[in-house]
Amino acid sequence: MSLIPTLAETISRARADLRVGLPVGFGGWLGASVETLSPARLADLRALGPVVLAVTGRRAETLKARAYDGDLARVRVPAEADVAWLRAVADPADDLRMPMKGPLFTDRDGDTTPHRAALALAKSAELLPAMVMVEAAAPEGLTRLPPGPTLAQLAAETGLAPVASARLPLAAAERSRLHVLRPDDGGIEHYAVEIGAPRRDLPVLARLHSACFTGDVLGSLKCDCGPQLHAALTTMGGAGEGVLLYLNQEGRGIGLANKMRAYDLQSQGFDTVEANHRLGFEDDERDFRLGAAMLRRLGFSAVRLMTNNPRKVEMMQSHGIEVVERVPLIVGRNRWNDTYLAVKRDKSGHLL
Ligand SMILES: Nc1nc2c(ncn2[C@@H]2O[C@H](COP(=O)(O)OP(=O)(O)OP(=O)(O)O)[C@@H](O)[C@H]2O)c(=O)[nH]1
Ligand SMILES: [Zn+2]
Repeated sequence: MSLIPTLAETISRARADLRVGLPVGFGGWLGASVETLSPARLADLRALGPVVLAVTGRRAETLKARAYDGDLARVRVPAEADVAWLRAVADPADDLRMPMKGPLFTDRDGDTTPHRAALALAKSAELLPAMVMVEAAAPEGLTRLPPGPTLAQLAAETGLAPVASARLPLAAAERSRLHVLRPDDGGIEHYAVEIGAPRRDLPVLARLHSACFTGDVLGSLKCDCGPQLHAALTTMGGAGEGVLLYLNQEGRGIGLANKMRAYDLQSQGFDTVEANHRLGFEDDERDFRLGAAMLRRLGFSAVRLMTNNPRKVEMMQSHGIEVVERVPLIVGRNRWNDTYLAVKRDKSGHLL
């Protein structure tokens, strides 16, 4: 019956549930985000059975907890542990000031499919990847997801469509249009700035820009995003045509709150990659299939890509967009982002 939510619709609901602190059913397990968990909900979950805290292998490494499952660890939650204890395990903010007391014990047997799905959902909700889990059926009223690698499957199938566009004269290029594209999984919208009227049958000068509120809007000196954004638009304006995709993947896909957590760790001396790992994220959580899908929706199949990131070139090629040329975009170095750019070159393979 068409009034029953599809899997994509259910996942979209589940993401919102996690953000407000509601548990979600993952197969035969219930899971709630540590970040939004209330003491009352923790007590309710405890009443159903022994609870474990699922964290990523990255976070487990920092905690020196054995990750028997490789990419994730199931930390046993002691009977006396409260929400503050769970948050301290999940959030590295105070790792240095208050190192975790006592060893953490982790589970090694059993099916980890529900835990993996729970962590993937937490990441897609831009929450800390740490989930309190208990083996129990979801009571009436809670969102239930089927077991299995549903999120990954879905990401591959997610489509997006242009919903509106209008002329938008820019300082850098007066003949411009802004297109808004909306994904069909309930996720955030993304934008495309089309400059001039580029032909669809020729390679277009293109830039895939990931959102950076701090750099793009505030002019932060900690990164090179603002200058890159403006230089790309100016180059396209000068050439008379181009397309700039503005992908709302703040902080390489971890969201602004987590990026600020990462910045705080950077103030404590960790670099950009180490900070992501301590929080439990990979270096880069962006899904560049999105960029390829947007280009295709706008009618482009070949690009001259403005980037210093060889991964972006590979990802475009492997998702069906021909990259006929890589156009370097090296701007905005200053004394505050010197080390950040050096880490991008040395650890992330950027051609700088
Ligand atoms: N997690 C995290 N994200 C950051 C940090 N600094 C900038 N970002 C984000 O990184 C993204 C920009 O990616 P970059 O790695 O600078 O550049 P790129 O887009 O991969 O490569 P280029 O095409 O060469 O610019 C934006 O989403 C920023 O918000 C940081 O220290 N930590
Ligand atoms: Zn930035």
